[in-house]
Order: sequence, then structure tokens, then C-alpha cells
Amino acid sequence: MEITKKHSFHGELTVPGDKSISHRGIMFGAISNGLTEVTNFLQGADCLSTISCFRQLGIAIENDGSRVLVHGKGLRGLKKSELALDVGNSGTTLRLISGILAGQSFQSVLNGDVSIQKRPMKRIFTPLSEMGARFQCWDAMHFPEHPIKSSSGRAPFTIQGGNLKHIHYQSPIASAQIKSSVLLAGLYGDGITRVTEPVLSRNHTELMLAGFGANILSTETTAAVWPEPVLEGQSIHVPGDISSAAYFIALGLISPNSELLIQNVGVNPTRSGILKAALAMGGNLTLLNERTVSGEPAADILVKSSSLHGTVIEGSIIPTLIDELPVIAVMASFAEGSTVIKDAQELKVKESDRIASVTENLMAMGADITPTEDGMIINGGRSLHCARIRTYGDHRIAMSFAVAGLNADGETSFDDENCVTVSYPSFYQDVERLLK
Ligand SMILES: O=C(O)C1=C[C@@H](OP(=O)(O)O)[C@@H](O)[C@H](O)C1
Ligand SMILES: C=C(OP(=O)(O)O)C(=O)O
Repeated sequence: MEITKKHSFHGELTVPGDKSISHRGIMFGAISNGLTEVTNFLQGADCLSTISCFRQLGIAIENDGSRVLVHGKGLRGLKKSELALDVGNSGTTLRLISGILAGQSFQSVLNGDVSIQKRPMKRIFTPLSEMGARFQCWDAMHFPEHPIKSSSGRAPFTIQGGNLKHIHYQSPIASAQIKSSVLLAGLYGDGITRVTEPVLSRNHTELMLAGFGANILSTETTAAVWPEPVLEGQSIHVPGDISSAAYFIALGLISPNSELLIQNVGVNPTRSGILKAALAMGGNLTLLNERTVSGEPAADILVKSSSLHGTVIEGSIIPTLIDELPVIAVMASFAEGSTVIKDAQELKVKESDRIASVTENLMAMGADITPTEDGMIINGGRSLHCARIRTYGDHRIAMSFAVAGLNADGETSFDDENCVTVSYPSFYQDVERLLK
């Protein structure tokens, strides 16, 4: 596939359902009593991995391509899977399911793709072990034919769960995956489990678990969950994913004479830092029709071409736009002046090292970018030219550089453009449709 400069983008679009909320709908439905219906479910590879893991754990799940029905079996209704659970490319699946499996009396084996096998899991082993779960990592090269014990702190690994104690975990990292994993294990604890984070991360778990009937309380950066709730199946309508809308926000802002209306996007303040960052850069963005969908704030976002300028992105806003930083870096390359991104060392442990992958590709396109230990500095305003993009199999890198390529001279090509199926299977078709 080659991408060339296009002049402007116009029209209305809806982006697919939110990935974080889709995962949680399946997981919480599986451990609730009765039927959970998830509409506008994201049919991306990551969320399909969550469905297949819970099917392996004995949960009947019907998926007609949009609506998903989960026949929940209650907190203690999961069955041991004889085969390893394969989370594919999905860190959210792996870390959240581990919290649930920590509470089961059986053993589970978890594995995923080569990217997952590089991602750090000690961050969940530490609190879940403190609660009483036991973990054993295996050497990925020889697994499963010749299981060799490893101390890698990465997948593949075995969890032996059961008889959990409650804890108050002071997480060193602002991570919704760590927080959610501990809170889910806390459902099986012997008292109130609390998680305190340095900065508040996305709170979809707290909002949705409360909707299923859990007793859960959030105060600033601490969330507390009471054990042994009776969870009841729910109807969840998933709002559009702001992380997917981000590519169209960037495209609308940096492409000349463009105007896009992105409908029904989740704008939970713990997720929507990109809106604040884009406004700080001088972006013409308006939120319309603000409403609540299944307990989550949603709105339509009107985006118009803008002359952007640089900004500083640091501190407590970082967890609210962590997945959007690659496309924000692309926006910054089209802005006048410098943009400084700090406190974002978590970028190094996503599907790729996103400080390195963003830097490499933006440099290849002629941008002025310097990587730092915890972010990057971009001196914008240079015109970009085509390059062959190395995605490292990372969906967010592919989509961010599609946005760059649509505003760069020449033919931009990709080593693997298909990795977008992880979170946005119809991405290229949606871009095509909005071309004026
Ligand atoms: O909880 C979630 O759904 C997610 C949390 C974030 O990860 P961390 O918790 O590792 O920051 C984010 O990057 C990921 O895409 C989804
Ligand atoms: C980091 C991401 O997802 P996960 O951690 O679930 O793989 C992402 O979608 O950008």
C-alpha cells in the first residue's frame, strides 16, 4: 500500500467501539450472573482475543459481528482451560484476565504474540503475588514443547490462583491495566482491596464494575473494591474509541481546508487528554451533543483545519493521552515551534518502543525530532517527505504514519499496514471515504 498527499478531508464518520470498554464488557459479563449484551463492540483482533480466552474458560459468547452476548456464570463459574490462553497482541487482555485468574482455584497458562512476550508483567506479578497468587514464567523460545523455567517476568507464564488476601497497593506506575488487574483480583479477596496510583489512569473498570453491581469507591487516585459482590449481567453500549478518533482529529487539524464531524466518541476525562493537547496547540475543535452512554461521557467532535503551534505535554495529562502520543507527535511535526513531551516513559513498553518507533519514522520523513528518556522534543514546521515506514507490527504506528503520509510529499509505504486490525480494521476505508 502507498499513501500520497491528499488535499482535504470532509464529512461525518463514526469510529469503531472503544477497545478498553469492549474488553471490559466481555470480562465483567463473564464473571456476572446471566446475560450481558455488548453493542457497538470493537471487532478488532485484541477484543476478539478476549472473547476467545473467555470461551476457553467455559463461557458461551455469541458474536454476530456487532452485538455480543455473554452468558455469564458468576464470580466462580469459570472452568480451567487445558490449553494455554492466547491473548494475541493484547496487553489489556493479558493483564486484566490475570487479575481474574488470580482469584480462581485452578491453574492457567497465558501466552501471546512476539510483541506480548516482550512486555513487562512483573508490574502485575508483584501485587497479585502479594495477594497470594503464584506465577511461573517460561522461556518463550521453547514453549510449550520443552518448558524451561525462566525469570523473565514476561509471557508465557502460569498462574496458580485461589485464596486471595486483600491489599492496599501503592502502584509505582499510573496504569489502568495494573489498577484493573488488582481490583479484579480484589473481587476474590478477604477484605477491601485498594489501589493508589501516582496519577489517575483511565477509570473504565471502576465505572463499569459499579454498573454490574460491585461495591467500588473512587477518591482521587485511590480505588477501593469490596470482595464477593453479586454481579448481574448488563446491557452495555460501547461509545466510539477516542484513541481511534485521534487519527481523524489529527488529520482534520493538519490537512488544509478540512472539516470532519466524528460522531459518538467516548470523552471520559481520564481518556480524552488529546482534546486538551490539541486545543493547547491552537486546534479548532468543538464538542457537540455531550451525553452519557452506559455510564461513560460521549460527544460528537467537530474538527476544522488549523494552524497549530507547539506545546508542552507533561505530568498528570500523560495517562489520559498515552496511546495518542504517536499521532500527537505527528501533529507536532506540522505545528510551528517546538513541542516537548515528558513523563511518558511508559511509551517504551507498548506494542513497540513508541519513543524509538515514532522517532525513527518521523526522522525518515524529514522531521526534526529528538528522543529523550521519557518522551521527545519535536521542532515542527518542516515539510515532510515520504518514507518507508517501519511499523514494528504496532497498529498505532501504522495509523499515525498514515496520517503523516497523507500530508507528506511522495509515496509513503509500510512494512506491515495490516496491523491496524488490532484496534481499527476499517481504518483505511474510512480515510478513503472522507477524501474530498
Ligand atoms: O486499561 C486499558 O484498557 C488500557 C490501559 C493503557 O495501558 P497501561 O495501563 O499499561 O498504561 C493503554 O495504553 C492501553 O491501550 C489500554
Ligand atoms: C497499548 C495498547 O494496547 P494494549 O496494552 O492492550 O496492547 C494500545 O492499544 O495502544
